[in-house]
Amino acid sequence: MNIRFHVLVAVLTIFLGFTLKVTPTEWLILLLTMFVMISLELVNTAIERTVDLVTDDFKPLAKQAKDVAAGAVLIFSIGSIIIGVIIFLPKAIRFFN
Ligand SMILES: Nc1ncnc2c1ncn2[C@@H]1O[C@H](COP(=O)(O)OP(=O)(O)OP(=O)(O)O)[C@@H](O)[C@H]1O
Repeated sequence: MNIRFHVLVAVLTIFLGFTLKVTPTEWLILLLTMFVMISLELVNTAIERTVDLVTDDFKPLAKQAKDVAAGAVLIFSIGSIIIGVIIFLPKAIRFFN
């Protein structure tokens, strides 16, 4: 996943937020989630670049550093999806009924 994908998801989330009229508290949760997600992706990219700068060889520690950083992004992505479903699903069901 790259940063462009996360920015696209953030733009879609904002569009959905206006369409489904989320509350101010829900906006705060969504904004925090989007900003943390993008920040985490940037930190992941920084770790990848740093590892690549340090070594071109296959090293178990290099693999661990990249995999753990990618794991952090994955875990927060799963959390973000759960938050999105909790906020948007009931509103979407009401919207289409
Ligand atoms: N120097 C290395 N030594 C050992 N394993 C590595 C090394 N570099 C990468 N790997 C392994 O290969 C995987 C892919 O590495 P890569 O640098 O392509 O990361 P990526 O997440 O695909 O990066 P990008 O987001 O730039 O496409 C890593 O998650 C890691 O498991």
